[in-house]
Order: sequence, then structure tokens, then C-alpha cells
Amino acid sequence: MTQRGLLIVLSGPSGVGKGTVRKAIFEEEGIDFQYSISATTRSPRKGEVDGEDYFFVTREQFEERINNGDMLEYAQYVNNYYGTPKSFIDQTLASGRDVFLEIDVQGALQVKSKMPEGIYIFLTPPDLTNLRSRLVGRGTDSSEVIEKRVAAARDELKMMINYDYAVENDVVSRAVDRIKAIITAERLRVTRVFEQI
Ligand SMILES: Nc1ncnc2c1ncn2[C@@H]1O[C@H](COP(=O)(O)OP(=O)(O)OP(=O)(O)O)[C@@H](O)[C@H]1O
Ligand SMILES: Nc1nc2c(ncn2[C@@H]2O[C@H](COP(=O)(O)O)[C@@H](O)[C@H]2O)c(=O)[nH]1
Repeated sequence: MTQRGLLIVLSGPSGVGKGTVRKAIFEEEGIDFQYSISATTRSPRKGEVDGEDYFFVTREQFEERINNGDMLEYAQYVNNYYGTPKSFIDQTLASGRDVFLEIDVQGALQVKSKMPEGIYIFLTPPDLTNLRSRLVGRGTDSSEVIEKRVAAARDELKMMINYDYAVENDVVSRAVDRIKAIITAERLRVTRVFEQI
């Protein structure tokens, strides 16, 4: 019997650095996670590629996928839909490969209720002032959208208690090391149970 892959969910407020930390983890030696590409109705930002950063779809297409049961989870975040295609997750885990999700808090908690065996990691900023500065510094959103994202973050931070782990993203390399340590420990735990030693 093939041991199922690990499901790793990295979540936290917009702008905390999930994408930055995820990319840094994927560049580390010996890391072989399958990244779950989300679907969204948001317009592509400069440089974003359909099928790599997101599957960019219309609201009609997204709603059809919801109605067909094709989404493991989905959320409406600042006027757009975001969601995780289900078949990729099911097939990849069944094949024994690890899957890495980078999604918002609403979505992560939906996945946790369906797949509690996953590893749920909340990435937290040093503080909200710092979070706002990161969103401003990224330069991808209007000041109106940034304020909506910071307002959402106030509520999202309260949800941290529902996660397995909280990791501060003060310095990217430190956050990467913390997450790698969590995954190493979880992998050992799961493998030892599977092997029944
Ligand atoms: N530890 C850090 N220190 C300083 N700046 C950081 C740190 N981590 C990320 N950043 C910067 O913060 C900005 C937001 O990072 P990023 O886009 O990775 O966040 P995110 O959580 O993926 O956002 P979203 O959820 O909106 O996609 C980027 O400009 C990034 O370079
Ligand atoms: N619930 C989900 N949230 C997702 C998914 N993919 C991304 N996200 C999160 O949405 C916000 C906004 O993203 P942005 O690219 O517009 O900055 C951010 O928190 C993402 O992590 C998903 O599939 N499901």
C-alpha cells in the first residue's frame, strides 16, 4: 500500500509573506512538494501567468465549478472568488506525493474540517503596521484594497488559535527554517505510525 502524501496548508493574512516564504521553501534542496494552483476570478497582476500563479476564470466559470463539486474549498475575499481544485489534491495525495496549499484563512479552516490530518500553519506578521507596509511595498493593490486587506487581517489573526502551528515571518529565512522543522517532525510522526515501528 502506498503511504499517502502529506497535506501542508500555509495560511495567514494577505501580505504576510506566504508566497515569498513558499517560493523560498520550494528552492530548498530536497524539497519535492506539489504546489496546488488555485482558481480565482481576480484579474492577473503584471507578470502573473495563467496556470502557474492561478487559473484565472470568470465568475460564471467559478460558480459552475462550485456547483459541480469541483472545489475542495473556496472563499470570497475582497470581492473575488478564490478556491482549490479538488481533483488535483485527491490524486496527488493518493499517489504518495506531498501537496502544498497557500490559501486564505476562510479556506484553510474549510480544508481543516474536511481533512484534519493535514498540517495547518498560520504565518503571522510581526504586527499590523508591518503588514500594511508589506502590502504597500508590494505595490500591487490600491490604497482602498490595502485597507480592506488590513481590516480582514484583524479578524484573520483571531483565527490563529485554530491552527496546528503559528510561525512568525519576521525574516524570510527564519520562517523557512521554522516551517521545514515542523514538516520534518510531522513527516517522521506520520511515517512511524504508517510503518508501525
Ligand atoms: N519577512 C519579510 N520581511 C520583509 N518583507 C517581506 C517579508 N516577507 C515578505 N515580504 C514582502 O511582503 C510583500 C508581501 O509578500 P507576499 O506577496 O509573499 O505575501 P502573501 O501573504 O503571499 O500575500 P497574498 O496573500 O496577498 O498573496 C512582498 O513585497 C514581499 O517581498
Ligand atoms: N480560500 C482560498 N484563498 C486563496 C486561494 N488562493 C489564494 N488565496 C488567498 O487569497 C488572498 C488574496 O490573494 P491575492 O493573490 O489576490 O493577493 C490571499 O490571502 C491568498 O492566500 C485559494 O485557493 N483559496
